[in-house]
Amino acid sequence: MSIAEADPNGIIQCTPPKSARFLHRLLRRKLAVAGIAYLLALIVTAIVAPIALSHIAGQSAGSLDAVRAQPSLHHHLLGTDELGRDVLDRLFVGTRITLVGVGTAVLVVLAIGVPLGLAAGYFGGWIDRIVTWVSDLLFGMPGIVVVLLVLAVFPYSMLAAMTAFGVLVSPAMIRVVRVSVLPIERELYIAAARAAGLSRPYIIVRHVLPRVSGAIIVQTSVMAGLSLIAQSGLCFLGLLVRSPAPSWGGMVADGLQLIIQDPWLIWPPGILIAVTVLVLGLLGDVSRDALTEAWAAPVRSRRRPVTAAIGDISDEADAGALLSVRGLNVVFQSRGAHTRVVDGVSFDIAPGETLGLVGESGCGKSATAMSIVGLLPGTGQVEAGSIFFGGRDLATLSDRELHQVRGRDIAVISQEPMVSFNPTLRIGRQLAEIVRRHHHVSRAAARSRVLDLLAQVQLPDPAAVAASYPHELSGGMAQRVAIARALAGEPSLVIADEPTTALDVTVQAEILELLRELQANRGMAILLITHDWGVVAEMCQRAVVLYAGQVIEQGPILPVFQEPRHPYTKGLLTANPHGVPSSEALPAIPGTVPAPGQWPIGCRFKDRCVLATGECGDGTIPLEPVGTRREARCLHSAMLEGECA
Ligand SMILES: Nc1ncnc2c1ncn2[C@@H]1O[C@H](COP(=O)(O)OP(=O)(O)OP(=O)(O)O)[C@@H](O)[C@H]1O
Repeated sequence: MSIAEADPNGIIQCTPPKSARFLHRLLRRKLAVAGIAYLLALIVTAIVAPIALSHIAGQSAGSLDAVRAQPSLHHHLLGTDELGRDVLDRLFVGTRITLVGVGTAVLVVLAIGVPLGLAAGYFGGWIDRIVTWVSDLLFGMPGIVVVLLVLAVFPYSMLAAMTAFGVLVSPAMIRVVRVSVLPIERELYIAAARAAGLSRPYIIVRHVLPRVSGAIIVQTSVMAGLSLIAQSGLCFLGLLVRSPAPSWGGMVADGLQLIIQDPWLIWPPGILIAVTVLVLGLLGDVSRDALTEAWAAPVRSRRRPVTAAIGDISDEADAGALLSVRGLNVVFQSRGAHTRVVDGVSFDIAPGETLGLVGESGCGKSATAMSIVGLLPGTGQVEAGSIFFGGRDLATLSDRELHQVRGRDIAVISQEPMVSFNPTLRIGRQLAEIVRRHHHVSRAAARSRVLDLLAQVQLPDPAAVAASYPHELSGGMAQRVAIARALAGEPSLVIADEPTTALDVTVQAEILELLRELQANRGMAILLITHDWGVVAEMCQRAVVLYAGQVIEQGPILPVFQEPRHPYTKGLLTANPHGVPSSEALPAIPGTVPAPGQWPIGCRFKDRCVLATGECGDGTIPLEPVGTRREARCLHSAMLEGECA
């Protein structure tokens, strides 16, 4: 079977990169080859020339019968200066000091700019504020004055001057890296990597850094060009190199003094500096293009709008439950105000049970589920409530402690598997890093475990899949790989956030069947977020229905299906396409879910409810028992007793 086949429903289509290897892609570009050759020639010259032409550095006079000789093929290729010294030899020898200066500044810029930019962009918050403040401070400093002060303290010290220069220009690198990290930090595969239990430093180094390397390379080339200009400027002023040692900038200064008598002398060092700056810029550009070529593959995905929900029970955690959520409130912060999006949600999941979380889009299903593993997006935070799991309240754990839980105890499968993988790394490598994180095994053992996992999710050619990049997989295959990743830590609970939404109907059925089989074999529990009652009926033992951040009904599947006790549940079931012949129009619940912050007093569903009466708006409507292990939040629940959906 070809791993490059398209998803049957065409949901995800990508253009494969022409080559996976950066160097290979780079060397296909003629400009890059020319640029690299030029820089290599400079480096070789910088190493060899001072040794081969060791007399040049201290030469204060050349042949006095050839003072200011014109360029000649036979004697002096680029002529001689006013002291009869060969211009070409001096350029060769001056290359080392130039490259050392540029290298020093670039290393300082990278050492400061990359870690600080990554930290500011990835962590945000106070780290970002401090880094931005320091950057602004450095930017505001009068650069040339600082460098001159440094040279006053360390006369002729190339190291001190170029280190100071590197520090002063490093904010440019910090800003570029920070801005490049911001969109990546929000990508689903970063959240998936965290959900799989990978640590933040690891994610930054292995997943974020390679993605921003294009921007870093371009910025490095710009910085190298700037450093060359600065270094040449300081040499021009005679502040870095003592006469008679040659430097490119110093030779420009010598040429300037004789510009009337012999204008030629200014050209060789001037052209060399200009060409080198140009080459550095071009090389940065082509390297960036080569690096990003593999990532330019557009990933199109389609996500259906959702319908789903969760519920309330007693305040006590169920002792037999694997997970007990109690009175969970989730808020998002915006412009200083907190908006509650999940309000007093409680439910239990027994070991090995599949619980369906159902409700329309925006009801708070994902916020509820993600708060369990401490991965709420943006400014989201748990405001109140408990999440009991394995004898601990996950809501009180630090991120470091939750890190031990993610992937190993609780794993997450997202609805968009394709974007939950790093597009630049092969599948096998991505799975192996998670296996090694959880099991501390050798690379070889991790590789073999990856193949085993891929076989368990019934992928026909595990080795080929492991060697593939995410874009080379169809949507169904990617979801199987995502399930394999979730299994890597052998979790006892899997949170599956609409795992089949983006898939074709046939593939959906296969994935559900796979989940069922894996669950039966491994005895793990599943929290299944879905808007599809067909999926709930097929997979779940119990359902929790959420509406406007609250549980409005929860109970075992059969009675909920046969005799829903909340008008919203009944409306959802009636609107379920599985229950309506295709020739008939699909009944819909009139109106929309009220947005968080605009929830009405009393029953939040009352404006859309056919049973609503005046008392529905009178105050908080409690979640009441309506049968064995069933609850509903409706004053008119008894009116639905005995009615079928
Ligand atoms: N990062 C965020 N910042 C601010 N508000 C958010 C954020 N993420 C979600 N919300 C809000 O929280 C509410 C609940 O969102 P949530 O994603 O949990 O709903 P959902 O039921 O899972 O819907 P869907 O099925 O569409 O994902 C929504 O009103 C949403 O606008």
